[in-house]
Amino acid sequence: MPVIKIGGSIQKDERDFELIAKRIERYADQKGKTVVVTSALKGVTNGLIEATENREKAVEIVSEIYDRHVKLLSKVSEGAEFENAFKALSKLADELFRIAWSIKVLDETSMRVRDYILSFGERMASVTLSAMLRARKIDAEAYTEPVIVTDDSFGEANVIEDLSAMEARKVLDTKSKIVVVPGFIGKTQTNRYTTVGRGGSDYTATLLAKLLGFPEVRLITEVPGIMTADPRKFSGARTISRLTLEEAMELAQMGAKRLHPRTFEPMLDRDIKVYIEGLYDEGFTLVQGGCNSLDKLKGIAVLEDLKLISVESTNIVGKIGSAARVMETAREAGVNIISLSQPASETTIHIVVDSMNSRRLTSRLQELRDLDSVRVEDVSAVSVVGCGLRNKDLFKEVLREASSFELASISRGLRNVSVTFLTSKDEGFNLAKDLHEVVVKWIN
Ligand SMILES: Nc1ncnc2c1ncn2[C@@H]1O[C@H](COP(=O)(O)OP(=O)(O)O)[C@@H](O)[C@H]1O
Ligand SMILES: N[C@@H](CC(=O)OP(=O)(O)O)C(=O)O
Repeated sequence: MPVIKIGGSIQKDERDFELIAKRIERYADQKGKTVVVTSALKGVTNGLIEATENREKAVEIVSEIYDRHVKLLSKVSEGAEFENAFKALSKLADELFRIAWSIKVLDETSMRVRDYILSFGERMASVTLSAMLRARKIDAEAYTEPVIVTDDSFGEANVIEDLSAMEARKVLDTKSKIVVVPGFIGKTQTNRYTTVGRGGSDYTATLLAKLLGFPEVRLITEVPGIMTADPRKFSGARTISRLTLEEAMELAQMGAKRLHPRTFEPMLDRDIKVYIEGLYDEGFTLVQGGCNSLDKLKGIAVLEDLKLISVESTNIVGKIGSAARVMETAREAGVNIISLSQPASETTIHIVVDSMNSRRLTSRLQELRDLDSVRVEDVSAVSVVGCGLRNKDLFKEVLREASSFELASISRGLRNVSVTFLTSKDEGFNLAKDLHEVVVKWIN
């Protein structure tokens, strides 16, 4: 029994829906249940975020989003299927319009309201997608409420697995063979809508497979699998045919294919196969199992828009708690540390954070006593991923290539299947290009 996830990138128009229907039919279980997890239509989540930020235009924006769903619905369904889905969409839209008006009038939102607004993207998509399937005489129905339970960390909520397992099982009680459920969103124990973070539908799909005991997940998207690099930026990028679980986790963590960083976590203690496959091209990546001697290099990933903050002082040398003080400052500022290091001389503590939040942290660090200086530089992190990095010769080859660039640091990732180089923002792309060539030479 499969979980099939339909990405937002492939939900643009009726031509996409035609292909999606065929793909769902291809994989749907003939006897048992098939769960289809849907993302919001392409661009809808971004549109809803804009509504929460540009509140003066909130009503206009949600009205465009509603019209887009109705227009698509009218192209992919007719008769009773259209009527029923239209009613369901309009009911959701009424609720959405009311909130849009409120935030416009109050000119205020909170993360909780933001998540509530974002939930409509996936909920409306569930209605539209299942109506399209029913119009093709496929036995499907929509589930418009969240199927997972989370805490109340709005914007990046944490899943509560045992409660989610109970909630997810309700999906199996539906009458139809195929049930279309919203990805990305959850609800708290007091029934407030939450979201699990951008790209979260991939995570919903693998999590449901774990919670429901389904052995297979198909993440259907616009690219033919996870590729050696982002194909939009690297013209020589190729599809990776197989990734081990640790390789996939490292790539997801670094943002490859804009996967949610937790996408592969549910596979850790379960035997689940995950396929990432293209809707338009037949290519795919299979994620399964661990490293073996055939696994060499698989891909690169680049994180841009980072700041390297170097805290320098002779006063921190040999003082227990110096690093803790820096970390504590980051915690107080609510800033996530992406990477950290300190030379054995202990004279500097380097931390890497997202550019967006860096000012909040640097100003607090500058207020700390005893520090000589707090330097800030624009950097990129370029990672190479592959089990082959455990092999000395391959690792040396990667290091040799990287050594022609000025590197601020080198660090190893999960079970040594990745290596990350920190370099200046200006050098990032060239370093990535050169390392990508090494990867393509060794990919099998
Ligand atoms: N290593 C990679 N392999 C494939 N795609 C990648 C990679 N890195 C970045 N991407 C980008 O991810 C995009 C697909 O992600 P996304 O738009 O979130 O898909 P979906 O909406 O189907 O989940 C592609 O358009 C591609 O540009
Ligand atoms: N719609 C959400 C969740 C998601 O997973 O979307 P997509 O499948 O398009 O990456 C987002 O844009 O973040």
